[in-house]
Amino acid sequence: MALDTQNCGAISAAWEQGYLFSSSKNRGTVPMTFFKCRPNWELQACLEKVQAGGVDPEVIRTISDSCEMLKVRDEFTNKASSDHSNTLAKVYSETFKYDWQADFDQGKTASVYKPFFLCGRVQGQLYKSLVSMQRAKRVLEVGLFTGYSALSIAEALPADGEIVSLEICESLRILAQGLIKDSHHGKKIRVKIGPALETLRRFSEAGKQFDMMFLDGDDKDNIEIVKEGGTMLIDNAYVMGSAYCPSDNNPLAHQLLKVIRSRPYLHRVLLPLNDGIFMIRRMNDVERDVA
Ligand SMILES: C[S@@+](CC[C@H](N)C(=O)[O-])C[C@H]1O[C@@H](n2cnc3c(N)ncnc32)[C@H](O)[C@@H]1O
Repeated sequence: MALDTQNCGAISAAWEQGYLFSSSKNRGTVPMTFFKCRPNWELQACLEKVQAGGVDPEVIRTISDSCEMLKVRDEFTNKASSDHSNTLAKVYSETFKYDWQADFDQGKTASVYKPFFLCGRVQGQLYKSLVSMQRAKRVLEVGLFTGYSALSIAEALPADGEIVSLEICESLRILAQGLIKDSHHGKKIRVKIGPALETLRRFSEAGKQFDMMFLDGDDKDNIEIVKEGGTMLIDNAYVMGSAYCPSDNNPLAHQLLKVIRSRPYLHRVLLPLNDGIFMIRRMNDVERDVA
């Protein structure tokens, strides 16, 4: 597979080739928390089909109850986790109000961006917690979007800490900066515009290293950019279900696991939150008494 420099990895490539958002016509009607996971969409789509087609009411009730339970579980998970800050709440709600179609029509984005691109409340709080556990000072992120994950991370950084966020789209830098300007943590966020692969290559050549790295799907491990003892997190590891769904023939979906598996010096754990988050560290930072 040839990835050009516009693509930072498998996820970007999958977006551009229309794989990620082709499987549900019902996304617009499903609440945000409910469709961060493809099996949830599929179930919702199935419910809508059977409701329209004169199916046995007992079947409809069972599917409807299952949908409801998943929704309620998501809401419960949100409420049980720490609340996000006022500025994060603003970023979140403004992202949902924003006219993404207009940005696309004006040529600002390569596709019609969706509000659910942001990682969401629970994932944001997970990032914040992990950054504090790592006692990270310098963090690298690929994919700023409206700044939700960047600000979640910045809130856990010390006053002299920094998150460098790589983003391909200039208009998003302006949008995100406007949304986070009320937070004093915003000054820790530095945005670099350009194709992430090129910026990563430059960082790597210059020997730049970070305590933590957050990728939105990538087929490289990029571990050399992470300091010894550091952590890399890769979001969208499930590739919206394509990575594990036997009937899905997305040729890019299996690449990430293949690349990571081929490196025995990496410890990996796939967290089943939202679209799957790979947490990767060097094996000798995890198994610390290896002879
Ligand atoms: C899923 S969104 C990121 C969401 C964000 N991390 C959050 O949780 O709020 C992915 C972002 O990556 C950007 N992007 C896509 N391909 C890129 C590339 N090759 N280089 C840099 N940024 C890229 C997109 O413009 C988009 O804003």
